[in-house]
Amino acid sequence: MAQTPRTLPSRILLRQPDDWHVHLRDGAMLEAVVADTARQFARAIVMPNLKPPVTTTALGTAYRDRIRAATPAGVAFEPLITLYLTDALDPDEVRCGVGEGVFTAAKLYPANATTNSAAGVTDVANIRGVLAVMQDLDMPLLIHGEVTERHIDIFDREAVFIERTLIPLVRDFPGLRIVFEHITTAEAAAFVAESGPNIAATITPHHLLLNRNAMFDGGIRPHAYCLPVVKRETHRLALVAAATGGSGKFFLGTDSAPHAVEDKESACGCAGIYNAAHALEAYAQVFGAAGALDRLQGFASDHGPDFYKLPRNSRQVVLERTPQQVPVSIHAAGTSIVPFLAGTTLDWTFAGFADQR
Ligand SMILES: NC(=O)N[C@@H](CC(=O)O)C(=O)O
Ligand SMILES: [Zn+2]
Ligand SMILES: [Zn+2]
Repeated sequence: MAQTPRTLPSRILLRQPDDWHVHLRDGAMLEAVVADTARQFARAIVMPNLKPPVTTTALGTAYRDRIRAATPAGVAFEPLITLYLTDALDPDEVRCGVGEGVFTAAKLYPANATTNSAAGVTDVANIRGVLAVMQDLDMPLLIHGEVTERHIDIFDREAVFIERTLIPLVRDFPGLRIVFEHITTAEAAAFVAESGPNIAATITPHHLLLNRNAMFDGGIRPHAYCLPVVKRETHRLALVAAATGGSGKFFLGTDSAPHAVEDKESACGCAGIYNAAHALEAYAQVFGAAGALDRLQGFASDHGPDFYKLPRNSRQVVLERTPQQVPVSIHAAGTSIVPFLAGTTLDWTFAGFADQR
């Protein structure tokens, strides 16, 4: 049953969460956005779709150093680096990068599925050697799960990917740990729920809060456009049920993906939604509306580290039920970013660490 606003607590304490899917970019954009993620999250799985992509241990090490250098002094934040898979990747690169402690996971982008994925994998058959090594090393595979054929309806590309690619992949590599990233459909939620314990999924705040009407609300709304594209309301409800249902297979991954305003508000606008500045508050909004605030910690802070076989964080953060308005725009990298839920009011405000109050 839905909780009425009156029964919501005035503050909640939560084990500090991690973000298991984020784009921090590079250069001036990295400098502008990393503080937003580092403020709320102890660790983050950082996506490798840079230009050029993170395809070697040396590139991964250098990127990790740049993220650390851009993180505000005194903020404890650990970027977890991921390897960008390509058709040509040498399995030894995986062994080396994991051996040196650089890569936490590897990312499969079907070629041309999304932003900066042109160098991605054209056919899973091309990376079977790499997947076998990952399975041996118990290294998680992170997947942008959409087929790329242009004749397949964009709203169906995730569900078709499950049938055509994911089911055979899971069958061929039964021991491989897989995170189905940023799931958007009832089919994906059901697939993960019904799979073995080595299959999990991240869910974004925007896929929990928006349905596809948001992209066409009185006109075309580029800031509600991301990939996989938001789906119809029945799918949103299935995602809310998965996130708030208490299963350890579903956990927080914001997919915060900053793009300069001029790249979004364009005749061919980029895919990606920037939610890092208010991510935890946005998730709290969802869990509050579902009467499931008692399950927010599992989703945000426990299930992710358990799946990745990393320790849970020990510090606690505080969310206060104080309304806050999301800015209409954030200055960044000599331009601006329009954040998720720009100009709207959230019920919750992130209020820092419990031990600093
Ligand atoms: N989600 C998005 O719409 N965009 C991401 C890429 C991705 O996660 O697919 C980006 O890098 O901008
Ligand atoms: Zn993606
Ligand atoms: Zn992403």
